[in-house]
Amino acid sequence: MAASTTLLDVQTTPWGLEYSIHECPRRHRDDVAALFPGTPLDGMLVIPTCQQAQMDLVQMGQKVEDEKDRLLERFVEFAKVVCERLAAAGHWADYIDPCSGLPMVHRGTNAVYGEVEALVTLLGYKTQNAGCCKIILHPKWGSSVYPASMFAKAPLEARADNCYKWWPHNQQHSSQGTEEAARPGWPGAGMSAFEEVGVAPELIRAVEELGWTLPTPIQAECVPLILGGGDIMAAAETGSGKTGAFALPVLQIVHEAIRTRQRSRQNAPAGGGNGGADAPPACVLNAEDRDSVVAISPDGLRCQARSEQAWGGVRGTVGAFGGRVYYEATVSDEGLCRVGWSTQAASLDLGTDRHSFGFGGTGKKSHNRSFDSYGEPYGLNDTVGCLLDCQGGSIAFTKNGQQLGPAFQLPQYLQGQALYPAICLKNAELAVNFGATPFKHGPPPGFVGLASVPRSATASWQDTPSSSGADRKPLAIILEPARDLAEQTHNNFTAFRKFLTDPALRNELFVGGTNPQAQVRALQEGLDIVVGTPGRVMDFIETGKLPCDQVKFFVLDEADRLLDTGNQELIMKMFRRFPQAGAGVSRLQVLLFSATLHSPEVRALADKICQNPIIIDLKGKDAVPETVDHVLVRCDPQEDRSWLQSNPEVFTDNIHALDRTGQPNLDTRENWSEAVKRLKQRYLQRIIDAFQMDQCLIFCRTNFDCDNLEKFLNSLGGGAGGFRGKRETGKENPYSCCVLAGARSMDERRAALEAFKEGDVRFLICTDVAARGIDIQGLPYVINMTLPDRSEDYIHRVGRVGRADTMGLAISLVSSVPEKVWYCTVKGIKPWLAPDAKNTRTNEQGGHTIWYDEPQLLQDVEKRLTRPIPALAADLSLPSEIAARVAGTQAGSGGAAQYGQQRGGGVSKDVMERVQAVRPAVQELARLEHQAQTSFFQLKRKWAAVA
Ligand SMILES: Nc1ncnc2c1ncn2[C@@H]1O[C@H](COP(=O)(O)OP(=O)(O)OP(=O)(O)O)[C@@H](O)[C@H]1O
Repeated sequence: MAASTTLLDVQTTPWGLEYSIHECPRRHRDDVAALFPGTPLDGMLVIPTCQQAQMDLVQMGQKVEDEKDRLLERFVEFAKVVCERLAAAGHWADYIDPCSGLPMVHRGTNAVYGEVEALVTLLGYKTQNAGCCKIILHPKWGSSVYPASMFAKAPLEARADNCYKWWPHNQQHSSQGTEEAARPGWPGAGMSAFEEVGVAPELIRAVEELGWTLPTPIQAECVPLILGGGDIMAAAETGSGKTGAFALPVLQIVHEAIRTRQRSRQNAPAGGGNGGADAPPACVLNAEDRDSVVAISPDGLRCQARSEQAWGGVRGTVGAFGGRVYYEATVSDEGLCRVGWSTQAASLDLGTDRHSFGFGGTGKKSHNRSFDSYGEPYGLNDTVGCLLDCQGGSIAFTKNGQQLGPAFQLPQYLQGQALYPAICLKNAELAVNFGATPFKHGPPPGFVGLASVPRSATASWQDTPSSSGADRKPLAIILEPARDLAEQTHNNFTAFRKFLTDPALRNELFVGGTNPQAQVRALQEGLDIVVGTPGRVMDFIETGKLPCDQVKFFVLDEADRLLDTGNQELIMKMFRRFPQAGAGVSRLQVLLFSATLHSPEVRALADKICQNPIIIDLKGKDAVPETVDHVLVRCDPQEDRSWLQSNPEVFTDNIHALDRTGQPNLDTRENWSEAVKRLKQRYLQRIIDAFQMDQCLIFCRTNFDCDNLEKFLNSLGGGAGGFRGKRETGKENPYSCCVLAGARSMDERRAALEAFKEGDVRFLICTDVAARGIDIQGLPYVINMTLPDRSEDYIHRVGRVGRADTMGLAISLVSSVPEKVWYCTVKGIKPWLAPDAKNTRTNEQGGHTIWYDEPQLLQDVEKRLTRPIPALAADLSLPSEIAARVAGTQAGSGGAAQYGQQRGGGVSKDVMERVQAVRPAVQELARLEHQAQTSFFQLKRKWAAVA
């Protein structure tokens, strides 16, 4: 057996190459040193690979030579890419030309690498003497094997993570078989940076159409980890591409899953295996219901796990709940294994819970972690028959045709439930026969092969019945804190999935304020991805319309905001409905995204719903991009008396309706509070004029404030009335505006956002409902009419500008006097419509108001930004330090023309950095390609090492 330290057990790429990673064994050090003279061997990793040949490569003849050439080419393509990735990451790497045994990158030695000896030492493979040389015998493929090796010096701790980055395709979620191998993108096709993180070509095509050339840093980090099956908590600055970071891998995995199901349906014989209408679907080992260490052969009838440390399990695609059923498992390579039956609710570790029953090679039966002696041990070449008697409620086994007697009586809670063939292995291999071909020993009288059980007595993992009758049930649920954000994310999914075909994916928006009929219909027709707000999604789940028994992804976007809005209980309730028993590649993956993930509440939630989440914190606490400039305008009604003017009319919030206000010299809090409300609207108008604003998002505290500001801006525009669509030619009115606030209907909000994005209206007045996630490309300005009462909301509000490396300016109006504002603690009442002596009292006095202290809120924001926010000059020009930085733009604009434009002349800093980082690797790739091509012609030596 293997005598070296194995860092990664044998894995299989989707196109069938096996590889593993090892420390350089002591007995090989001299040979390796001779191969790479001058290269220190500290940290040297050896990466042997094997490909299965169609022919026995010991044979002679042109056909064998042709096949060797084909396998050689495939290896070289693979090795080149891996070495290039390692080099790009700053690591030393090389690979051996299997023809000559010579290194391909670091040349200048005549020493030849012995592949055969290496595989014996590293993996314990056996050899055979073929006369002139020793040849390797692969445990599955015998001498139909083509071995070749790579070497690398990469830090060990980078292995688990970087493996996915180096490797051309993460293999956990890939399906087995030839279709995958034929897929364009790898190996062979030109590499792009999205390919490097594992994104499928169809998705790359879609994002390229959107003008995305390289992944953003958060995408580069998250995509491979999600594709690799991990839970993640990710924080990065606003506008950094978080939506793509989860949407792309979720779409890819969901599509792979659905394609696998479709294929397995297509593979099922028409009308069933035996031609009868009631014949069951064909049963194979389920590539989607397995641990990642288990590899399955393309025909789905053989499984292998090469880990010496971990057990790996897999189930069949068909289970039985009626009749007397039989299947056979034959040990085709020695190791540890258990075979038996389990429900879908069982863990893949057979026999360790109440839902599964196993029989192990050591002669023990296992159920619910209890291992008892049964039958006798079995091993290499033995065939175990697994018997399930659904009528009698019992399970038994045979060994090479000999019955071993009853093993288990099915407990009451499992009667009538479908039990699936289940296998669990450690460093072993098994072949299974469900009865589609003749059995080795055959079932005892009264039992039939699983393939012959009528469909009416079987369940299939892909067609669990649903109340809606849909044959496609949601695999991903994405929650957003606001309807508009959900709609935006839903639209992103639609755009990204454009080229994912055969089958096309289906996604639907589930938000309140919309007609549920569309959602009901989508579910009836079959749905893959749900994007929505918690309330509406939960409504559908609770009424049984939205089945969640196949959910693979639970994504909480803006997770901190979801919790703020009181959804914690609801999220937990929803989470508990998702399949929890899934293991391996079918385990539920939980992804938490936000610009701010630091609250204890988010951490506590993650502890409950994530499994060992990987935390990707690209920015830390202050997640505002450098592309945002922050300025303030101090509003002091005692100094600036323009609030006394009656024209143009301003509209305030009625909070001082009963107070004496509007007095120039009355020194009461109420008078100054009302004055500052009026003054802020005057300032708003001046700012709009000074910056000649074409497009700006204006944040207010409440829905009522939005209504009032809308009235004010509309009155400035000549009293044209509210914006009602393109016909109004909103752009001709310098103050044209519309509102995006919670109190408006979904249709109104949608139309407002659309009009603003299209540039049909200049100002979008909104509450914090638009603070998160809303993506308006190239937005130059945000104005805060009042500061939000929590500094992290400031981060999200200003994050609407400065996105995707575009410059943006955030202007905050800050009162120098206390301002009384509505703060309604009772839902549903609207005291501002009828202010009275009672409801205008403060919260402490039993009313619905508070005194807002903006200077204090400003301090909180500045603390969060770790710098003071400078004020605009008296003429509202930019402060000198900001003006100097954006200098060089149009004269007279004070630099303001820069806002809304890409920083650095259109090429983003991230893009430049990544281009610089990959440049040497691309040059090296070209050089290697040239070397590899010429080596095919020059080198004639055989692949096998001479004995
Ligand atoms: N790889 C990329 N290349 C170019 N543009 C990109 C890329 N990824 C995302 N974008 C663009 O960047 C903008 C911001 O993306 P996105 O809305 O996903 O950001 P976010 O991080 O979710 O922001 P927020 O925290 O505000 O929700 C969008 O306009 C999007 O189209």
